Amino acid sequence: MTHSALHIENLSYYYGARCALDKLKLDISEGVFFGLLGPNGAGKTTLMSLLTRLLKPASGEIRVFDYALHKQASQAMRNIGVVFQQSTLDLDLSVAQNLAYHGALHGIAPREVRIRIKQELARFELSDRQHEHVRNLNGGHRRRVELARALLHRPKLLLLDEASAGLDIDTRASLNQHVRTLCREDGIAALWTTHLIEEIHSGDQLLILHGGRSLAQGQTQSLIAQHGAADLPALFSQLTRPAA
Ligand SMILES: Nc1ncnc2c1ncn2[C@@H]1O[C@H](COP(=O)(O)OP(=O)(O)OP(=O)(O)O)[C@@H](O)[C@H]1O
Repeated sequence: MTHSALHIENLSYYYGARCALDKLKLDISEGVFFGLLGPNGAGKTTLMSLLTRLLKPASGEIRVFDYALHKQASQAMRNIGVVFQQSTLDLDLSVAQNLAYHGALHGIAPREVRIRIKQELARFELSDRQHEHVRNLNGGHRRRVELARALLHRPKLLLLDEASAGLDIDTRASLNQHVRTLCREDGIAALWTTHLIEEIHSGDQLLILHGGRSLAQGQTQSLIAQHGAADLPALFSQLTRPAA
């Protein structure tokens, strides 16, 4: 039986009078790579802020592995790993120190932290960089360190807010592939937000967000067929085109 990793029901948020998210619904099961595609201003970062409790919903419900995010915060948050849009690594600390700091914040014993750092860095082919200052790493490697850090407390739901922003095309594809492997091999559910159509594959679960509203949701290939579009770029422009 597959479990629900993330359940969102009628989630709304306003900045003053401006509606940034309008009654959003979304479901992600464990092991699923879920793409959230939206142009600038669609509401992606607002959603991430609500999911990480930086913002409080105006209305609606968020459940993480069936824990209510706002009523059972510590149980829910324990299951979440986050890679924010902007890097939050300390450039003057080594790779291992950045990870160790995260482990300590989560209350993991130092010995166990050392074991997990070794495992995560091996997984992301960064073992030989662990003592280097993050400042010396290129953009792709820094993002991999952030991914390794997000996984250190063994979350089962990974939230990635435009995690590939600023990377070149090959590095972006490789990061995207790393996350897909985590879903497939470790049963992790991932919410991957992006404005880049090429990061979504035809078999992915997809939500197209525009102006705070869900315009379409389902398996990418089925959505393309349902709307009679030639491909995802055509579907996206069909749905987001301003009314004449
Ligand atoms: N602090 C704020 N105050 C007022 N309006 C805001 C604030 N933050 C975001 N907004 C507005 O809310 C809407 C959603 O913004 P949000 O940043 O969530 O979109 P996004 O999809 O993440 O965009 P981007 O890809 O540019 O980061 C936009 O219209 C934006 O202008």
